[in-house]
Amino acid sequence: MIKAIRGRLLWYASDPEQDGAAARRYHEDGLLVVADGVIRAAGDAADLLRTLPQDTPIADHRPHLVVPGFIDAHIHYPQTQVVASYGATLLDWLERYTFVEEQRFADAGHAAEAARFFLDELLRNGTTTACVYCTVHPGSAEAFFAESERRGTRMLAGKLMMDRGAPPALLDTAESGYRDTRALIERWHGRGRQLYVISPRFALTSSEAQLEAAGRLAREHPGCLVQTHISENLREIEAVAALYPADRLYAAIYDRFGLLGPRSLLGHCLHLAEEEFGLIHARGAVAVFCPTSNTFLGSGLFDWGRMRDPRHPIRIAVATDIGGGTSYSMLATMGEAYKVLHLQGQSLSPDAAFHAMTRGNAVALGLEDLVGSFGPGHEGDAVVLDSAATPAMARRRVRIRTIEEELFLLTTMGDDRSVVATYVAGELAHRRAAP
Ligand SMILES: O=c1[nH]c(=O)c2nc[nH]c2[nH]1
Ligand SMILES: [Zn+2]
Repeated sequence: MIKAIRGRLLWYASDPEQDGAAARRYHEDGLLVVADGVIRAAGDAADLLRTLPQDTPIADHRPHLVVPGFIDAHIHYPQTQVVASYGATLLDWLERYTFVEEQRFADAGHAAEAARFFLDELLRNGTTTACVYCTVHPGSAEAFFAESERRGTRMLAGKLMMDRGAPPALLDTAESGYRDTRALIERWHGRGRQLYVISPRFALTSSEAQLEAAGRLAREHPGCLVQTHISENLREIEAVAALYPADRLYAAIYDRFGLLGPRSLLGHCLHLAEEEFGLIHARGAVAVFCPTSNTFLGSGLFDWGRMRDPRHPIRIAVATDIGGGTSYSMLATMGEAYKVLHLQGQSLSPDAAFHAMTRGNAVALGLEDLVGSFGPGHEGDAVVLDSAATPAMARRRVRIRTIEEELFLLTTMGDDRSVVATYVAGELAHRRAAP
């Protein structure tokens, strides 16, 4: 079935941090043609309309922007009722709020309801792919994948592995974590659009035996990504050093167990030692920048410039990190990223920000041939954006002359209100209510 979406099409064919504006593809009156969920063509409407059968359904979104569906590289679906928990930093936030809430996911009905809310909310915010932490309960991952499969969304997720450092009701064991993860991989990895991510929470909540088991899973299932947290908070780093006295570096712990490679996603990376930059660079792992979480929990400032140091360049992904993070919106997340970099005398161009949450995250997740771009053969996930979504945005937009200025307005003032519609594999999955 062929369908088309008409609007101002914008996507990236390469990285604007390297290629500048030449990385951007932009069609003022553009058409995105999707056949059976896959992009057949993207370009000028005047050219492409001639090639389509007369009766092709066309969703006309002019004058709005149409960009690839946003990708969130790190988010916790069980934390929708943890967001905005007051007055804590990482370790007491985990203990007082997060570990309490995550225990509710022993109930499969609760997990299913939370997964429905969560996916609705992602789509309302224009996010069509996310790398998702579930809870320790295998049923939480089961509920999430089942709901994502029902919607046809390209999602990556995994059950947490955690066998210490949390209430007993949230603990698995090295053996059961291995067994349950393996069973979930066999059931879900590569089934339709679902992908499994091996998910040891972090060094504080896994024994050495469990990290060894996670490393074994990564070796046995090289197609799976690995996600974990590292170097977010100074007290966390001290506690990790006390638990792992033989390892001089936090990153070296994960490395020792085979958890540091090009398919590893390392949440936060805020207080890395110089040697850790070298090690993470050498292994090709990805540092995941979660700006609203880092400011909300008072954890620290992600040093993007240092990640780009030519002596040890580190790959970067960007993410909301709900529920340490405060917004589901990747637009708002990139607005906060700009401020975090600005505070350090660095800049983040509008092109770099839009690239990061689309093609950039796709590259970081190894999915650049599938999502994050409108190149032919990519899956037809798209978001339609209104840069005059609020009276304040509409007033500001009157002064705007260039596409870069418009993109910057969207990341500075935009959020879910700017999302007019979200398409999953060419099908309408969310439409903003009429004002
Ligand atoms: O921001 C965070 N959220 C979490 O759930 C978590 N677990 C370990 N470290 C963490 N950091
Ligand atoms: Zn997290």
